[in-house]
Amino acid sequence: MISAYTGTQVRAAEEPLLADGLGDVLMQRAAHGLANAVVNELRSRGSRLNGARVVVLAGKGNNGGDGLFAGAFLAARGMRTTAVLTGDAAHQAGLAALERAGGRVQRLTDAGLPDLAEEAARADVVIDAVLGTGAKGGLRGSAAALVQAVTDAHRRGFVVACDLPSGVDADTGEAAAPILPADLTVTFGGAKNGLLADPGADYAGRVLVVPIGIEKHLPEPSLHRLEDADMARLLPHPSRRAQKYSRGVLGVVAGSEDYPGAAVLACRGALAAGVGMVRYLGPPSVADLVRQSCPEVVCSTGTVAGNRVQAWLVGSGLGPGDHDQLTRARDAIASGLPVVADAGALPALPAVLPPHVVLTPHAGELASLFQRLGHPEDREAVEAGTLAAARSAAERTGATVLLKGATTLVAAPQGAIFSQADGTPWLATAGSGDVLAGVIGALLAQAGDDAGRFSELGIFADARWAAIAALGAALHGQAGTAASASVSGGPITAGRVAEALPEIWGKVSMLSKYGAWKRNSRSQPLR
Ligand SMILES: NC(=O)C1=CN([C@@H]2O[C@H](COP(=O)(O)OP(=O)(O)OC[C@H]3O[C@@H](n4cnc5c(N)ncnc54)[C@H](OP(=O)(O)O)[C@@H]3O)[C@@H](O)[C@H]2O)[C@@H](O)CC1
Ligand SMILES: [K+]
Repeated sequence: MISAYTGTQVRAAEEPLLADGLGDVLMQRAAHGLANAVVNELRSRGSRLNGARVVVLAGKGNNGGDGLFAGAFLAARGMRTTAVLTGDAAHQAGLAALERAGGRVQRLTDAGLPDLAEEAARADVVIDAVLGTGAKGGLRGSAAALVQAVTDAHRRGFVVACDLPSGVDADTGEAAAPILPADLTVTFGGAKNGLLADPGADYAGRVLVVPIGIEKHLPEPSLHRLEDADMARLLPHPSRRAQKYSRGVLGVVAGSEDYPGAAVLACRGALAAGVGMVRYLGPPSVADLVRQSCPEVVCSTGTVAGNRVQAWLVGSGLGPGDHDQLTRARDAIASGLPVVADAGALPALPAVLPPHVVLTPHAGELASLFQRLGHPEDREAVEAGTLAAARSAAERTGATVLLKGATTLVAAPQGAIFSQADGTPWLATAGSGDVLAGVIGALLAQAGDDAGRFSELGIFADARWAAIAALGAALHGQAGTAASASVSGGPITAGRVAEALPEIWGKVSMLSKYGAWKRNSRSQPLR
């Protein structure tokens, strides 16, 4: 499991070591990790180290200090290193080290800005060490102008962000333009929340966590990401004596005369995700289509009360006029069973819900939900602060909230947050959300009552609904990525995502067989 922290949490973890006079040691470890990452990146791109051109954009705080010491390491390895000091001051020891190692130092002035931007654009590596966890707001003044110019330029090299891309808020992932998009972010002690939530994640590139010795002082993480090894431990497996009812039955209330396909795709997602049986409830014409497309599904036009299931999926493909279906959706919520509530069900549900109801809005649907709750937010505001939006929606509704996006966030009402980024942009296609709802519904039906499986991973009580939704998002994302890979990275349809899912399930499950979950992934690049 990948853990992420707020800037404040990481800074608090540094405190005991700073009190012991180890501040310089921490900075050396950070700088060394940063320099090593640059060397590895150059090597992996087949570039020469000796003579490689490095530009360090260095702010006046400790983030700039990390950058200057890293620059010193790189200069000592024969790289042509220039530090551009963006503030009115610089970390003195870092500056001295860089100069001793043969690095050049340039102070940023308005007059010199075009030449420095040009030099950065021509460099093999640009290190962004302007702002770190001590930043208040985004870049300002000439530092902002320089970063804008380097962002706009046609760059020949790659960008490595020191701790986080300057302008990204470590705690929230909010992004204050201009921000230089990084190919790689090397972050110290633990991942920062802002690197694993959009829009911050848009600028972070790959994320590498470098341990610096503060790890044992870190508190409970404020955000989690499931890795394959965690997925392997959470995925349910039928026992030898299993029968279809014991494996979990999912009831599906989806699809309408206008959107019959949503019912089919939701059922296909559920069938691909290991459920013992799917019972479909809906209008006769939609039920006919489901029967034809998925003969495994048991279809009826009955009521929620008349069907015995372990979980419900409601809402995919429902419109405001689908009264019978919306009544079934509300009855499913009232049943007290776990429910995944998607799309058309979202506007029709009670304002206050239990944690075992998983809402699956995209940003626009979440904005509408906020409006209904009397806290108007527009779609842009949700997209600008996805972490805060997901958390606030979970707190206000009491439900578990999965906010779909390039990074999918799942917030539990009592505070746990999961972030998954396993997908491909090709997943932004009609019907993809219906398949996701089916997958999550299937997992709720199979694993909802198995709290022990989650507590083994340190996920307690009501946070398990969020973990199940995150598991569904991870499976769905990986299936989409695999489906696209099978057509050489080309486009995919939602149906292909469901088809690719069982193989992903099988591959991930193999890890549990071989005990691969024991491996420590702390120093591996995060996905
Ligand atoms: N603690 C440690 O030992 C370790 C810390 N480490 C590293 O330190 C980083 C945190 O360092 P930090 O606390 O010095 O803050 P940092 O992010 O460099 O920036 C603050 C400086 O910038 C200024 N400033 C603020 N906002 C601004 C803005 N919008 N635009 C322009 N300027 C702005 C602000 O000045 P002020 O405005 O307060 O006068 C202040 O001088 C952390 O991310 C990690 O990289 C590692 O080496 C491990 C050991
Ligand atoms: K930075």
